[in-house]
Amino acid sequence: MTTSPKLFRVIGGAQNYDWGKLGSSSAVARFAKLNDPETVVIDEEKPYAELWMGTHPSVPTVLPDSNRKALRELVTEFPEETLGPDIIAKFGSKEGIPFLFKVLSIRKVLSIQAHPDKTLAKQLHASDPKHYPDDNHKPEMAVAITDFEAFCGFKPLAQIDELLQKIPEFKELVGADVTEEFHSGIASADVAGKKKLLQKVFSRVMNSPESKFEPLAASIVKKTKSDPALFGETLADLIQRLDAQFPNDIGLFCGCLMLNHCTLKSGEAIFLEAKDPHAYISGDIMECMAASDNVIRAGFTPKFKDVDVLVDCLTYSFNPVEEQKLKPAPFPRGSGDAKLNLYDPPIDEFSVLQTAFSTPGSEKFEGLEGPSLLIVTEGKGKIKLQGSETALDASTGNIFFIAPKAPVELISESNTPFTSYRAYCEA
Ligand SMILES: NNC(=O)[C@@H](O)[C@H](O)[C@H](O)COP(=O)(O)O
Ligand SMILES: [Zn+2]
Repeated sequence: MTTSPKLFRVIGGAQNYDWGKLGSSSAVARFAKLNDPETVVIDEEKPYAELWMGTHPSVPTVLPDSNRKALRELVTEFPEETLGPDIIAKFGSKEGIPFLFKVLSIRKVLSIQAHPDKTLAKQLHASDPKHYPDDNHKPEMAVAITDFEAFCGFKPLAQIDELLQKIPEFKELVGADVTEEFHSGIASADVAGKKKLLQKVFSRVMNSPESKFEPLAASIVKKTKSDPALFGETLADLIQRLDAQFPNDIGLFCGCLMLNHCTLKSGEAIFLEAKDPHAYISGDIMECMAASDNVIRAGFTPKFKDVDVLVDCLTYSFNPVEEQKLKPAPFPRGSGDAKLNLYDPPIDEFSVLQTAFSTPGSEKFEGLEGPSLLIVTEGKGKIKLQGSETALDASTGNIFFIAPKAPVELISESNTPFTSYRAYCEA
């Protein structure tokens, strides 16, 4: 290859984490099979959790050519054409696309987790490369494809205080001393003081031994059945559902009793800064993040838990759920017949554009100032470089790389929905 084409199909890679939906019930499995029918065989017993699209070395995205060349290799070979000089200058790298784009299909709750900022990521990668595979931060955004549930950020402190006051098992785990200090302190302390008090409560929970929290968790689960009103119906149901997945787990305390439980309808989004505690619970989403796989876990998981690092690093901000949501915005650089929703968080590495057709027609986009990866999640249509004769089939599961400054056109040829998501990065 003497240069890199401006628009071409790629094949993403799947991760079979235990929490993924099983077999063809997983959008990840369906998309992977549709995009690579010759090689992908769906195992109906297997969980298909994540479909990765990007140049992160842990799960290569490849070209559908004979030797399945990695997209990372092509980018490294032709950085000017695939990333563009501005992106190379801005991120100081000629080796990879600054974002990682994923489809997640969630059957069971993911780990209670947070992701490091750049400083912490460098330290963790240097000291523990096995658990922290790169040195990058990992702010992320989730856009709901189906109804979606997640824990995101700490509950407002008055809500945590109320639960501490009325659930004796929670109070016992935290200790009467810290419970009292939290109760009397949150009214008057300044924000820094409030965060310190929240960290004390969280630290007591996270550092409690299994021998202490397991019986208390079991007692709480029983109480959600004997006295659901004490928790409220939604919380009582959530505790029972997650206990069924991870019996008597510490996540029942640090997740259910301390983190915001947010539900998103299709098209709604949340954005998580580095060091914000979260855990996705159910549904199918598009997820975009800075190109990293650094996850600091502490509950609802069989994977490596780094409790001390998590307790130390969190932001301890405490905002209501509504403030965690990211509203879609119009996208002025497209014109035509589709509905455009731009999800644009305050992060340099990525934005995500949803293009939704419900009638025949076309949508023309100006070239963007950086690389894009686009996946079709519903229906079928065509994609082409504006002015070109050849239009490529764009069906559910198909993934495309779009080079910087390449003006593309999406074409819908029917009245059935044709939806795609395009992650991109601009200097
Ligand atoms: N919030 N979502 C993410 O960060 C995903 O991109 C990660 O890949 C998931 O956290 C992986 O979850 P587990 O570590 O298997 O529990
Ligand atoms: Zn995460």
